[in-house]
Amino acid sequence: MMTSETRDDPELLRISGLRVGFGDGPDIVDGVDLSLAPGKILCLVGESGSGKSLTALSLMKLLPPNARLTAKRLQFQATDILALSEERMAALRGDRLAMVFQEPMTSLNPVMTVGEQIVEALRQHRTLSRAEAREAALEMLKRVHIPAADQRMDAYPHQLSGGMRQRVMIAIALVCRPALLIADEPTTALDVTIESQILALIDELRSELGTAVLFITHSLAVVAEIADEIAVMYAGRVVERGSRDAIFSDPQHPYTLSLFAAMPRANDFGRQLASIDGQVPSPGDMPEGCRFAPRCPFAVDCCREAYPPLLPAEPGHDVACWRAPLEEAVAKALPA
Ligand SMILES: Nc1ncnc2c1ncn2[C@@H]1O[C@H](COP(=O)(O)OP(=O)(O)OP(=O)(O)O)[C@@H](O)[C@H]1O
Repeated sequence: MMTSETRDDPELLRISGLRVGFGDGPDIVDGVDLSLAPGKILCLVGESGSGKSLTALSLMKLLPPNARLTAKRLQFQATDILALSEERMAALRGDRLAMVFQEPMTSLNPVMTVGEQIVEALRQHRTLSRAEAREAALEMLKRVHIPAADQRMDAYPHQLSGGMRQRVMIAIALVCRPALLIADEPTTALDVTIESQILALIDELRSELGTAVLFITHSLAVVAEIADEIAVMYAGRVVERGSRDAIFSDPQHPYTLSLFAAMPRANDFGRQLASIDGQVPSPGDMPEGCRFAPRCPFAVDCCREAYPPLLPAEPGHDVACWRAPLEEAVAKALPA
């Protein structure tokens, strides 16, 4: 039953207090809060091991069997994902909620033609004749700009390039017109030109079909091309979030600044943070206060004592840093 809260909620996706751990180990995703409006692209960015994929897999309820998933809220449209049975979840996956992964070869069936695989994805959720489904599959293959799509319907995955396989995966994911596409590093295995084409395709399909996208990446260069909204993750938590413009024009968290330093056109703050010493702390050995404090050139005593909550630095731009805004701290740290 819809509550007034869900009926009036303009958000497509609302995650709060998401935690994921394994067995009786520590929480690796440790209290993530995110939201996404219909038709928007939210980029989840952070380095390897920060918990991005586990966040995405939680939404699909595709975590490994020994995983422990809890949340205050895990809501997609009017649906409470946490409360869904596996049967209802299976009906949702590939229909209203779809996902593409980094390496299409592991997701595609090597002994089925790409056309059959799109047809199968469609017929799992829609009652259509074979001929109708084949026609819709062909239309989808054209939509993702596969050249000579009618011939490629009968091709096997190994006969296609990496970029074409990723286009096929996107066709499979979008054939039922999901409200949300989760894309987990879908372009990481591709070269830069093909990556750009796939990003443009995702953006185009989002406009045409109105699909929102949760896009996972470790690259701010990718984020720059595609994001409406950005959430930066570090060691299992969101440390900064806001619109792309807010974060690109005024990044506040030192970890975000260090990510900018890795970009070709780093800003001045970024250059100062280009090589941050140390490692991401491991889940069983998290520091007491801010998780970035041991690597942060701006850390002060309170950073080592208590974890800073995500607070608005300006409307719609939240930062988990005791020292934000950082201009003063950065100015002090810069050589005279
Ligand atoms: N099945 C598992 N059992 C135990 N720990 C796991 C398991 N799967 C993932 N982890 C732990 O969770 C951490 C975070 O994983 P996750 O894949 O979400 O990170 P990520 O930010 O997506 O990084 P990447 O870009 O490498 O995928 C991993 O570094 C690993 O320590």
